[in-house]
Amino acid sequence: MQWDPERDTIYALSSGGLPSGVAVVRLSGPRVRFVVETLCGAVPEARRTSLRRLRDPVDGSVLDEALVIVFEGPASFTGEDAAEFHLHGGRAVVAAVLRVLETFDGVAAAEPGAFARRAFEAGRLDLTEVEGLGDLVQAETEAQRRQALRQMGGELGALYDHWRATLVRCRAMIEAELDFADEDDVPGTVSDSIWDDVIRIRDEITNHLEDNRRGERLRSGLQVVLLGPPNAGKSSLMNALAQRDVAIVTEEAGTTRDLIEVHLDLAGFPVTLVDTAGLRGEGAGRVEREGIRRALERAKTADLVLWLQDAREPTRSDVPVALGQQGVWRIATKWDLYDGSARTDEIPSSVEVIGGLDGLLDELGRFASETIGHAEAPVLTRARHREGLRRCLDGLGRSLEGEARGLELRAEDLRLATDGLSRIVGKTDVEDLLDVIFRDFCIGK
Ligand SMILES: Nc1nc2c(ncn2[C@@H]2O[C@H](COP(=O)(O)OP(=O)(O)OP(=O)(O)O)[C@@H](O)[C@H]2O)c(=O)[nH]1
Ligand SMILES: [K+]
Ligand SMILES: [Mg+2]
Repeated sequence: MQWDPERDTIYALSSGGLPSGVAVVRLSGPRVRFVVETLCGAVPEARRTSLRRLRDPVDGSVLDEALVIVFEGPASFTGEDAAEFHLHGGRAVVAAVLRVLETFDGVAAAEPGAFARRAFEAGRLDLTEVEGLGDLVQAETEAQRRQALRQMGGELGALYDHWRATLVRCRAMIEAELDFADEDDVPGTVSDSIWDDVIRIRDEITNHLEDNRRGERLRSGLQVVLLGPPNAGKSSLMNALAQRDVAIVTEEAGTTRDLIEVHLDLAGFPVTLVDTAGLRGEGAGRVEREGIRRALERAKTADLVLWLQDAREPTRSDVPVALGQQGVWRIATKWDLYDGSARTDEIPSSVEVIGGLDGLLDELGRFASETIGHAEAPVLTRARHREGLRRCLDGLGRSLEGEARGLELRAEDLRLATDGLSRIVGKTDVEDLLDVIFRDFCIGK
C-alpha cells in the first residue's frame, strides 16, 4: 500500500475533555483506509456508521467497541480519505487507541486546526469560511453563533468572490482592448463599459466598510469600562452585574488596582465588562498610579464608559477629557445615602435614574443590540478583512482617477485591487496568514 510519505495521515481527539459519554477520534489522510482495516479487520462501507471492535494490531487485544465512519476523499470535510472512531469516552480507552495510532508509519498527531487547514488546502472551505468555523466553535452568545454560522456558510466569501470575479472580468475587457487595439473588431468603448461596474463595486465596498465595526465588535464583545473616582462603587456594580464576587470591595479608597474583566451575555450579545482602579491624583501610590494609567488606557478603546460617581459628591470629579469617541454614561451611585442635601441640579443632567440594576442591564442590552445589531448583509469580522478591502479600494480609486495613466496602468491597478480581495478569501499568497489563522483552532478541528 503506497502512500505519500510527504503527507502524514493525521489523527486527533476532536470531542474535547474526558471522561465523556462518547469520544470522537478523527483521522484524515492517505493511510486512513489502511489504519481502519488494521484496527477493525475490514473497511466499513463509506459513510455508513458501523459498530466495530478496534483491536491492537500487536496482540489482537480489543481496545474498544466503537462506531466507525469512513469517508472517501474527495467527498469528505478535508477532501481526502477520513474516518471517525466514536469511542467510549474514558481516558484509558482514548489513550489506548491514540497510543496504537501513533505506532503507524506515516500517521501523526494533528496540529491545532490541521483538519480545517486540509479542508482549506483542498478548496473545501475558503479562508472566510475557515474563520467562520473557528468563530462557531468559540461562540459564547446567540448573536455570535448566528454570525459565525453565516460566515462559515460562505456568505461573506461569496460577496468578496462576486466583487473579485467582476473585477477580473473588467480587467479582462481592458486586456482585450489592449491586445486588439489596432484591430477595429473590439469596439473602443469596451473598456468604457466596465468603469460603471468598477464604480459600483467601489461604492459597495465603501458601504460595507462603514459598518461601525459591528462584526468585529460582535466577535470580540462590546467593551464596557467602569471608570470613576475611588469608592464610587465601581467594583460593587461590577459584582452586581456579574452576579458574583469578581472584584474586592472595601470602604478603603484605592482598593482596585488591576483591570478586572467579566464576560456577560446581554440579550444574546457578548459584553466584556471591565472594573478599574479609582482615578485620583494625590494619595495614589506607585502601584495605584499604574492601575490608574491602565484604567485610562483601557477606557480609551472602550465602546462605552460607565462613569460612576457618588450621588452625594456629583461635582467633585468629572470624566477625564482624554477619553476617545466612545459613549459615556454617567451613573450616580449610593442613592441610599443621598439625603437630598446636594442641590439636585448638581447631579449631572445626563444621569437618568436608570431604575437600578435591571434598568441598567436592559439599557446595556439595548446598547449592545443597537451597536452590533442583526446585520442583514454579510459583515466583515476581522481586521485583515478590513485591510484587504482597503487595499482593494486603493486600487479601484487609482484605476478610476487614472484616465491619464493609460489603460495598461489602470489594468494593473485593478489587478492590485483584485489581489486585496483574493487574499481575504485565501486565493492568493496567504502562506504567511495560514499559520496565524489555524494556530487559534483547537486540536482536532
Ligand atoms: N451605601 C452604599 N454603599 C455602597 C454602594 N456602592 C458601594 N458602596 C460601598 O462603598 C465602598 C466602596 O465600594 P467599591 O465598590 O469598592 O468602590 P470602588 O469604586 O470599586 O473603589 P476603588 O476600587 O477603591 O476605586 C464599599 O464599602 C462599598 O460597600 C451603594 O450603592 N450604597
Ligand atoms: K474601595
Ligand atoms: Mg474597586
